[in-house]
Amino acid sequence: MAAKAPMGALSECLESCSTSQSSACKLEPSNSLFGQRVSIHRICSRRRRPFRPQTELLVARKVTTALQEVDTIHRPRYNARPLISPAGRTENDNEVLIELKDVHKSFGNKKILQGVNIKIRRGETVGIIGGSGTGKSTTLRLMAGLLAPDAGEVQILGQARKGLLADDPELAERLKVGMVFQNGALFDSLTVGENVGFLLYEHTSLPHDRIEAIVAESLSAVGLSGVERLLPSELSGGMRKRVALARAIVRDDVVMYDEPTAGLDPVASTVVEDLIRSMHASPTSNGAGPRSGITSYIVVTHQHSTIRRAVDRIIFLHEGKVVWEGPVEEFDSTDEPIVRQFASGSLTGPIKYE
Ligand SMILES: Nc1ncnc2c1ncn2[C@@H]1O[C@H](COP(=O)(O)OP(=O)(O)OP(=O)(O)O)[C@@H](O)[C@H]1O
Repeated sequence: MAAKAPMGALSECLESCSTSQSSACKLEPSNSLFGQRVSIHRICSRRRRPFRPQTELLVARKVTTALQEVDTIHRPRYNARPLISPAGRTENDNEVLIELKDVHKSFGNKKILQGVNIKIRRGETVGIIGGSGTGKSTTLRLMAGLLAPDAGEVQILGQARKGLLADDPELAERLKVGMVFQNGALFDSLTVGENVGFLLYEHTSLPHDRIEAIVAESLSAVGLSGVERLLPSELSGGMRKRVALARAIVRDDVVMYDEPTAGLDPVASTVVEDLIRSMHASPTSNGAGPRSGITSYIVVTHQHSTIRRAVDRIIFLHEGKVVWEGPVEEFDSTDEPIVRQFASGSLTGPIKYE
């Protein structure tokens, strides 16, 4: 991990970025906070509009969330070889894309994951469910490479990842994994169009009109044509989530959704669930996604509608382990007591709440 730059350097960077758009930033580019700061400055410069130093990226919590998302991202997938052939068949149907092997993870004295084994295959749509605090988001972050396991192994395309995704750029390049956070993690100082095209502005030399066309295509795919110039603060919660989806489809192969429908009303939830489904280029759907880019996705959710509408396979976590996994259709018929209690919402059973 890059060492954090001292706070004095931050003020200096902000000063230089806000007073002169052409000034070169002296900060360590490997430092993600400053890297991000400079990135936004650069995007504003490229877009020839004023950079606003009061950006909410300065709010620490938001910076962390936003950077976690961006840290999973290295290069856009444009011009990359599509994973799904036009005929809808992959070269390696059933290939394991991500595997957790006997993964353990603790925070302080708290043991969260205690020997988790999960395989995500090409083409799969998987839901991770379980009680509150059982480690679902932690599992997602381990798979996305935002966390490293204490013990056990995370394999990407059969190869052990070294630590975080950012520590293993070669693997990150082979399989592009992105994350859509519950709050969308949008940059409030950038327009919707700049948010969606963030990685293309930042990591490619694609001409502006090409990026704008890609952004328009992605926004149209999530039913949000024409909102490019709005700021995220001008959107509803459901629209913000859809913008986050539009950003994910710009370049990722595998997308992790952390509670994508939390806080949405039932109709807005259905819209997002169906969008998640429609973004997926499943091997049998004849490459149905808008770009046929997202080959697999994983959703952490508490919502029954999301489980039933957006995924095909469920993994149930309880007390740090996978206690049940199977197709959605078997969720209602399994006699696994933990799943039964969860599905019925009963207070009696193996799941205990403090
Ligand atoms: N970075 C962290 N530092 C310390 N504790 C953490 C950290 N991340 C998660 N935890 C703790 O680990 C436990 C599991 O968290 P996690 O968010 O993975 O659970 P979850 O199953 O997704 O929960 P929920 O359904 O409530 O969102 C929680 O007790 C949480 O407080």
